[in-house]
Amino acid sequence: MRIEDYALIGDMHTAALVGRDGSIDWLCLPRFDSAACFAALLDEPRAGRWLLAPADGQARPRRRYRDDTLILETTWDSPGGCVRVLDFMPPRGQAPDVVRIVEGVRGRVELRTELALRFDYGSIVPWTRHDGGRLAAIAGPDSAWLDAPVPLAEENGTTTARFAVSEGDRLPFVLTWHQSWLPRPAKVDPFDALDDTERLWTGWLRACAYQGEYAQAVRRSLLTLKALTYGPTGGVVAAPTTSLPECVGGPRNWDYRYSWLRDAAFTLRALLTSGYDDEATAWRDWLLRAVAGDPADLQIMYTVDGTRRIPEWRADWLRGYEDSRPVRVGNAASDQVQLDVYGEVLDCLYQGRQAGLFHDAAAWDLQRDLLDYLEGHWRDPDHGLWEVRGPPRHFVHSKVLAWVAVDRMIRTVEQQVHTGPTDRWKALREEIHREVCERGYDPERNTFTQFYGSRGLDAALLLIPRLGFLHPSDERVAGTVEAVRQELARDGLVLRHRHDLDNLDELAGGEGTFLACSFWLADALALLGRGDEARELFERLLDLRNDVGLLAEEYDTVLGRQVGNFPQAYSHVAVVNTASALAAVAVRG
Ligand SMILES: OC[C@H]1O[C@H](O[C@H]2O[C@H](CO)[C@@H](O)[C@H](O)[C@H]2O)[C@H](O)[C@@H](O)[C@@H]1O
Repeated sequence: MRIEDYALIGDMHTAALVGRDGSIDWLCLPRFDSAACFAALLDEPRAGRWLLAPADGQARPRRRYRDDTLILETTWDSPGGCVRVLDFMPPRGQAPDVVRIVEGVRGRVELRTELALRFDYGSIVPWTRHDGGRLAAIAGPDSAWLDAPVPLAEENGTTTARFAVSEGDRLPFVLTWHQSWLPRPAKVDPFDALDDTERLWTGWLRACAYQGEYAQAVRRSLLTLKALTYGPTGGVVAAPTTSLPECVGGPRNWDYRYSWLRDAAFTLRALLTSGYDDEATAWRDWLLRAVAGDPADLQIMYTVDGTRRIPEWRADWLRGYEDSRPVRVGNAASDQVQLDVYGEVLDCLYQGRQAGLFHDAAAWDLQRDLLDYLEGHWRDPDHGLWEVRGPPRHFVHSKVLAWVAVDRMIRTVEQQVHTGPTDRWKALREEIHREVCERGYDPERNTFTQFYGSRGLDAALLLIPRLGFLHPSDERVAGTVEAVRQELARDGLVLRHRHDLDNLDELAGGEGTFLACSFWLADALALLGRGDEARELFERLLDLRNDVGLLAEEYDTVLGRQVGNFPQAYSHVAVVNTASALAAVAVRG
């Protein structure tokens, strides 16, 4: 199955990927970063999955989400008739549930289901038995309960059934996870759950303030971002998967089921501009809890509940997505120094204030502490926003974001919202600007560079005009945009950087074009007054979305496939932001 053959369902605690073949191949329970009980995505069906599809395997599916929801409808036409399966995760009650409702649309269709629960990332085959009319699968701390409307059989640790549906039939299957030592979970009414799920998503999207062009794409991206938000805390995961490869067959496979300050700040800005103040406030509260304490201990990522320790290890029993090894769990980048996060966080909080939120004094004190720390450390080398696994460098983007951090604090004081030593901060802002323009800019090539003295470029430099570091009319901006296009574009889309220059890291192989960076090129073109080119690129990027509007992190222009973790918040944030930028260009004329 290609990565773009999957669709997402979720309950804002966790999420599952459903393949075009009707197989749920990825699901971590009970939380985004818990162990997977379906890990076929990263191996074979033996690593756990739940198939529910026409038995003949020949029918071709059509898929869509029901209106503005995360209820997936997959419809199969076969010679004998037509059948539809609704897949969704209802709002979390006592326990997580996956509901699959089979609807006979026309004629008579035979279906089969195969449920292979494999706890702990495919490594544990549970003890399965029938208990009170339900199937119970138990191993260690995990139990899963299946309510099925048809007789079930057991074959080598897999629960199977074959059955037929006729027009008008509605057969619901409900899988519920529970901690194994608790009394068995209450049964869920699948049809009430369907109504609740529909109400949840449509109600949420009703508050969307975005009115511009490309509204359908924006709405689907906002829904995806909401689905990547952990409801109880407001933490946002970068993606619900681990180890979908940046290059098929390669080693650049990372675990994204955590909350990066940077990615979450991007997400929150998109939600804020779309009118979602509650989500912004919830994330702000998550942020304050997560970063509380000594600013020197600030991490670049946390778990969705704010836990700091995210040790990285390899699940070597999994063969990896299309043999892309290793499969990593946890993320060693959590220990890296990435100075841009100070700017991301302070800019995000500034945008919140502009929207009339986040005015309390305690949070301002914390921001001043963060800036004090940055004042003493912005000259340090770091690993940069791309989390390069090599020696620290003076990444230009990190320094630009240090400038952003100081700038947003000065603006806040100038707007008389809070107080602070603006004379000192203005001198600091000036000093950072001067150093970046002297050491991070190559006058011969008329471009900013990836790090001081580097030969390579960095697509993140496309953000310079949008961040306000230089005016779009500055010739260094146009020069950098042109250089990025010359050196990093592949078939019109943009790589983050080139691994083959400057020995950035020691990992083998390259990666696909980075979708967020490609959207940033469209943003930069729009700011440079090249609206037609920006629009053309944006529409091309929208065409890369799969049949249900989802984007991974990257796109391999040679294979013509999405690559990297899926769906990726960065990419969906970019859909929202670039649509808004183009709408602004249209308004300005
Ligand atoms: O390319 C190497 C790094 O890739 C991952 O980082 C990327 O994903 C992060 C989450 O979306 C994002 O914040 C970062 O900007 C991206 O470069 C991975 O998490 C790293 O461990 C890895 O070194």
